[in-house]
Amino acid sequence: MNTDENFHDEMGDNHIASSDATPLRSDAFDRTDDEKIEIIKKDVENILNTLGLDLTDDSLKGTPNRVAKMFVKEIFGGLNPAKKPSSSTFDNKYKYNEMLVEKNIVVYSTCEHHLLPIVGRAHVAYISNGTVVGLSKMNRIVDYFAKRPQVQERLTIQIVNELKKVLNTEDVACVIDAKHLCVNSRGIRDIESSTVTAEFGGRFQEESVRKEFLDYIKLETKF
Ligand SMILES: Nc1nc2c(ncn2[C@@H]2O[C@H](COP(=O)(O)OP(=O)(O)OP(=O)(O)O)[C@@H](O)[C@H]2O)c(=O)[nH]1
Ligand SMILES: [Zn+2]
Repeated sequence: MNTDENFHDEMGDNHIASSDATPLRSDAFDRTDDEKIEIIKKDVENILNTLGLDLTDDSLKGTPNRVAKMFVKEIFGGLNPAKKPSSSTFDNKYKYNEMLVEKNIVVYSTCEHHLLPIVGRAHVAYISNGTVVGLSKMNRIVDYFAKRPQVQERLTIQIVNELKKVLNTEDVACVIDAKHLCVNSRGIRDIESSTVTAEFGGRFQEESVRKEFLDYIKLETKF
C-alpha cells in the first residue's frame, strides 16, 4: 500500500478520522523524516537551553539530535501509516476452530499527556473465520500502534480494529496491562499501580468465550 492509501485507511472516508484514529493533521507526512529530525533537534536544543544546560558539554552536545532521531525513527515511528507492518495471512486449511491467544506481548509506548513511557504486556486473541495470521504479525501490530503518543484505551482499540481487518472477522480481543511512568514516577508517584484495558469484539462478548480468553492469560503483573 502506498502512503496515501495507508493514510486514507487510517483516517477513514473523506479523511474524517475514525473514532479510534490517532489525531493527526492532514499535512502530517508532508515533511520527510530527515526534515522533521532537523526541526525537532532545534526544539530540543531550545528546551535544554531554556533549562540552563550547557550544550557545549561533550555529554550533552549530541542530545538534541539523539532525541530528535529517537522521536521520529523510534518511539513515534508508528505514526506514519506507511510503516504499518504487512500481515501475512494463510488459509485455515487445518480447520483450527478454537481461539488462538498470543500472550505476553511486550508493549513499550508513550503516554500522550506527559510523553513518558508506558510499559506493559498485551494479550491478543482471535477465532478464525477461515483465515489465520502469522503469529509474529500480532506482535508487530502491537508494536506499530505502540510507537505513537498514546492513551492505553486507544492503543487497545487500534490493535483490535487492525486485526479485525487483517483476519476479516469481528472475533478479536485484546487486553493490555501496563504501567504508566506518569503515574509511577512523578505526580502521584504510585509505583505499584498498573492499568488494565480490554476490547472484546464479536464472540468475545459472550461470557464463556471471554472467560476462556481471560483464563488463558491469567493476568499477573510481569514487567
Ligand atoms: N485515561 C487515560 N489517562 C491517562 C493515560 N495516560 C495518562 N493518563 C492520565 O492523564 C491525566 C492528565 O491529567 P492532568 O490533570 O491534565 O495532568 P497532571 O496535572 O500532570 O496530573 P497528574 O498526573 O495527576 O499529576 C492524568 O490523570 C494521567 O494519569 C491513559 O492511557 N489513559
Ligand atoms: Zn502521562
